[in-house]
Amino acid sequence: MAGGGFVAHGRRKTYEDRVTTFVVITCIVAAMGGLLFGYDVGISGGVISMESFLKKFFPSGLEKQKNNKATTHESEYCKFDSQLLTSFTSSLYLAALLASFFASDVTRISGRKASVFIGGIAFLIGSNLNGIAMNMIFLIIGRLMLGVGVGFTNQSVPVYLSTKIRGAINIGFQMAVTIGILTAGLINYGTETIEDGWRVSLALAGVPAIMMAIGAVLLPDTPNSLIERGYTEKGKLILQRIRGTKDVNEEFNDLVEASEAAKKVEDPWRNILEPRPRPHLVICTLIPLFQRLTGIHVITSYAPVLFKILGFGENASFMSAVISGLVNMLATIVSIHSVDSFGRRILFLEGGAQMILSLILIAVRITIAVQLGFNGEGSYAKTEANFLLFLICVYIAAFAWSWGPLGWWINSEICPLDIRQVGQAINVSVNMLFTFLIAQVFLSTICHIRFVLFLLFLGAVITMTIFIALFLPETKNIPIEEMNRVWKGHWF
Ligand SMILES: OC[C@H]1O[C@](O)(CO)[C@@H](O)[C@@H]1O
Repeated sequence: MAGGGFVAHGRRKTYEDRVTTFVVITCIVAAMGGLLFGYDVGISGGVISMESFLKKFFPSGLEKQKNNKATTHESEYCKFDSQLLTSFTSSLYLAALLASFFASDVTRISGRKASVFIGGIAFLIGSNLNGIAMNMIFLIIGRLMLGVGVGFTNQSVPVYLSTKIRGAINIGFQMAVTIGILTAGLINYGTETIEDGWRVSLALAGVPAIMMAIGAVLLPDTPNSLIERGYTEKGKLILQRIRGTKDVNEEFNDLVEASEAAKKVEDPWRNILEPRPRPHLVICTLIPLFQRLTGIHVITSYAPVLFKILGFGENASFMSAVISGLVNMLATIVSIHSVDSFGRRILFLEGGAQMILSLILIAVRITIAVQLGFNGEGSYAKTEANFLLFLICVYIAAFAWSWGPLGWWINSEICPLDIRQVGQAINVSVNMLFTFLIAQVFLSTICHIRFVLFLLFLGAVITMTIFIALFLPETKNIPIEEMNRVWKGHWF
């Protein structure tokens, strides 16, 4: 999530850089962080809709589902309504939020390497606890540990790459997240038919976790982190090894300068509350809030559950989660290729318009589908199901090339150095807090207000698209040091 780790350093210069072994290992470790996050996002919805899982942890719910095949519309919407099931999903984000506060201190004092290692180990413990879980307490503690992993790795994945490809790398993080979500969908599809397949789904997250922990041991600490902690000579040495050349003076001097500038920032929290950076504060708070209010997370993290609620059959629900996961990943590639040519605003505005249209149609189709399929007797019309899935994919694609990746790093692009870290901390915290809240209330909300939930998301997307049109300046091709000029020319 690019909290800190992927934040651009500020200068658009071209340093000498080669793809060294360090860079490759760094990319792998960074990718593992995103992959694990995405995997944990995508795995829970499938797991909680597996029969063997429900039999063990939520037998009354399973009973309700079986008995209610031929009852009212409401029972369809409510068949997964359980605070326990939602806690299993949402607890991760609460832990991630809390852990990220400690993680920034650990990174500051002991370096990024330590944070990545702690993150990898937390992921490993979490996936093991989940895989062997005997009761819900095990499961929730396991998810909390995974959240600790997310909190630590997301703010500390190191960057050894020069600014010229940093934009693509920023989106690369979200790319890894979507690969993780897709992988989870595929694994759930495979394990759904196996007895206790949920254990396999949950435990498999241990594989990338081990790779991440080993990667953290193999990696040196980042030059920025070393320099910031006073190990200046060592920082230079590492920079030379990373870049594969002795000729790093310019970049090294810039890093030292940036670290000194950062130290001079006495109280970044006070700085951001002053009137001058008010637009930044507004944007850093509202962008992650709006990103959550798109409703994307209920689709990606509850996909098979949602498809079942909408009346899809067992197999079709898991398959639909795979299809929507694939669309999510492919559309993120579109973003990588278009963000620097079309610009940020165009992506935000087009993505917003496409989400608005698809949400209107989704709400309409669901009401029609309810009449067709939820009366308990008729089966869900196949063409209706396919069209609904198509609309959901259109919505996911729109998010994936706009708000998905941009929501994580546009803040660091618009914020000057003295408030960049605080801005990013606000971004990550708001994001995690609202991901937690939405994941926690989703199943009971859809039970009570049904398809109207999608109309709420629609209202939010309309508001945020207007917000972007009015408040966000275009920052494409603007060197970070000239960002103030952009703001001076902007009415806000
Ligand atoms: O791809 C969508 C997914 O990506 C995230 O925004 C994380 O970056 C998740 O919250 C969401 O479920």
